[in-house]
Amino acid sequence: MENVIELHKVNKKFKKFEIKDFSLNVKKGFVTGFIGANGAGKSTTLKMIMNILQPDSGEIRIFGDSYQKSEKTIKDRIGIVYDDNVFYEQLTLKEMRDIIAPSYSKWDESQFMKYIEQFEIPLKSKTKTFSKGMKMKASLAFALSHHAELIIMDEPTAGLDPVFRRELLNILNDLMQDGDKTIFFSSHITTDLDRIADNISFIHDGQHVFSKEFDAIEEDYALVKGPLSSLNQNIEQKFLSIRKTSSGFEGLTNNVNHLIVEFSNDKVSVEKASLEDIIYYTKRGKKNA
Ligand SMILES: Nc1ncnc2c1ncn2[C@@H]1O[C@H](COP(=O)(O)OP(=O)(O)OP(=O)(O)O)[C@@H](O)[C@H]1O
Repeated sequence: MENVIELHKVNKKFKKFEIKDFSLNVKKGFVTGFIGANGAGKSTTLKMIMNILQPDSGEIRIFGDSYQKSEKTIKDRIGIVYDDNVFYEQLTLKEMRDIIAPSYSKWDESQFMKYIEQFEIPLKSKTKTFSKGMKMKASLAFALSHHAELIIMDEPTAGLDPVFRRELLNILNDLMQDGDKTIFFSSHITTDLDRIADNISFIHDGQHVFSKEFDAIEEDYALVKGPLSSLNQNIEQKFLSIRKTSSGFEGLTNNVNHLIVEFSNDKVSVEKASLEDIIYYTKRGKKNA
């Protein structure tokens, strides 16, 4: 299987945070969602994939190539949707288009105009007058108008109303129909990922936790619930995180088949863990109750 994005043992250290030995492969032809709690390192990782930030060590290959060798040709093939403000505030969208379009070898003006009309964003107003959602739509119009093979998005659905979020997911779905495109995007809105992602990569505290096919997550991860009387120290150790209340416990495991045989009574229930459960309990860790 061809990988469009490959990170190998990537490290990036800030004063109070670091990405540690981060390795990741993003497969061609699929939608991969990138999840993690606030501050887990999603934007930092995406910035390195986009070459906005450079790693301290490790290797990043995009389309099998490196930015050091082929920055221009790689960027020509990527559509970037970024949550920070990427527009010069004093310029109109039309003026931004005049700057951005010539940098892409396959710029498609009619496609761009189609999105501008569909997204109902004004071409002749200064971008400083745009709302967060309008900026996101404009950023999306640029990303989708130069026949990019790889679309990378940092929180594309944040700040969008439910109507446009749904519309965006439909656009991305349509885009995937030709089979050659790859989408890698971070999101907090896990229901959006339910709708569109084939694969999920999970980052926690700067470290890669897993990359799995969406459907395979539930083979390993589960929420186990039951009375406190079912627990002992040995069993508790085997949970990634466990929350106890007076009425019972609820815990996350990433090895459900192994864990469940530890329980000798039938008062324990096993439920599918949602992406939100996985992010929540992984962040929570081993702290008590
Ligand atoms: N340029 C920087 N200098 C110092 N620290 C930084 C810098 N950029 C990010 N950080 C820190 O790195 C950590 C990870 O930030 P990052 O934006 O990558 O997380 P995230 O997973 O995208 O979070 P969110 O979901 O809140 O956007 C944070 O603690 C942040 O303060």
